[in-house]
Amino acid sequence: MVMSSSMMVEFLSKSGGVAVVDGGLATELERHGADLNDPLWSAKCLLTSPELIRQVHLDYLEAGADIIISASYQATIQGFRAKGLSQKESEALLRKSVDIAFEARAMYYERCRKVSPEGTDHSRILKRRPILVAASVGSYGAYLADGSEYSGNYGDPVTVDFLKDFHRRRVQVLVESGADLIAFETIPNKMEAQAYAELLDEENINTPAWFSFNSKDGKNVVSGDSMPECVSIAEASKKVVSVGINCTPPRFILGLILSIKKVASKPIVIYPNSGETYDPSIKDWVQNTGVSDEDFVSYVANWREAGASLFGGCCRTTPKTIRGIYEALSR
Ligand code: MET
Ligand SMILES: [Zn+2]
Repeated sequence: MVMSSSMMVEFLSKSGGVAVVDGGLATELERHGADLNDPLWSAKCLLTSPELIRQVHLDYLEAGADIIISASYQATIQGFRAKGLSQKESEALLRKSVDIAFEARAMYYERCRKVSPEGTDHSRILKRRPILVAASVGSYGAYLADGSEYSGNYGDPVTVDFLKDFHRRRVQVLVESGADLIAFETIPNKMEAQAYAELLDEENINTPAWFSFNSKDGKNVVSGDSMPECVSIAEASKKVVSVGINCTPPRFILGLILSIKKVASKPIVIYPNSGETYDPSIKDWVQNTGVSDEDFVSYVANWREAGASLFGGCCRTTPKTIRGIYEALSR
């Protein structure tokens, strides 16, 4: 796909101005029994259960997702090397995350070809349409796996140059894998957004990207950096085709869309988490702290009205959430 700042605008115009993003990948793998208690988190499944990753991608496509995000969120060359894998093996695993998503898309198209023209058997959406594969890039904090992905606090020695070097080869490999889009997700601070923007320019990357930030107060990004300032970095980059919010409780989304709207003209992507609280001390989600799928889905019309264009879910959302979003948008 040719890089153009209007790539996402064109994609959206073919689908009535809105698109559906997938839901939580890691937490869905977990719900299917994968043990992600590991510094590699979901990237561990690239080694242990690639078929399960493919199945979850397929489940999201059949729930109505137009964009699926690869299992590379916490896949880093540094993380694989720490496990004793070679540079070559590490790069192959990054490519594999995108290849698995490509396989799921091909299987999905094949299923669509085999069904009736109405394209649905009620339990599954089987409607042939353009599907994008986004290669996920999680933050340096996600690699550290020490909670800094939700504090955005990397300490003094970490600079923009350090972050660029940390992500450089990984981003190159994901671009070479042929993904349609690079999803820079759960960006916790301004410095990392700046590093991504500079990296895209320095490496002459022609794959379009989206920048998605997370917030825990509904106002700023998790580090406390100003949301409008972070969003402005994405807005100013020619390589960035969409900007928004992920892995943030649904109750904060409306206010954040309105604040993004003030500084961004690019399509806004939002994929909140279920609203549940994660307790790092027990490494688990606290029960009954989130919103129901019905409530989540009931917000979608308001988010759309406020100006968002791409809608999905992050941690602890499921194919059921995505099917609800698909239906809410079709109405
Ligand atoms: N795309 C990633 C996933 O769903 C985002 C994780 S946010 C901590 O696994
Ligand atoms: Zn998440």
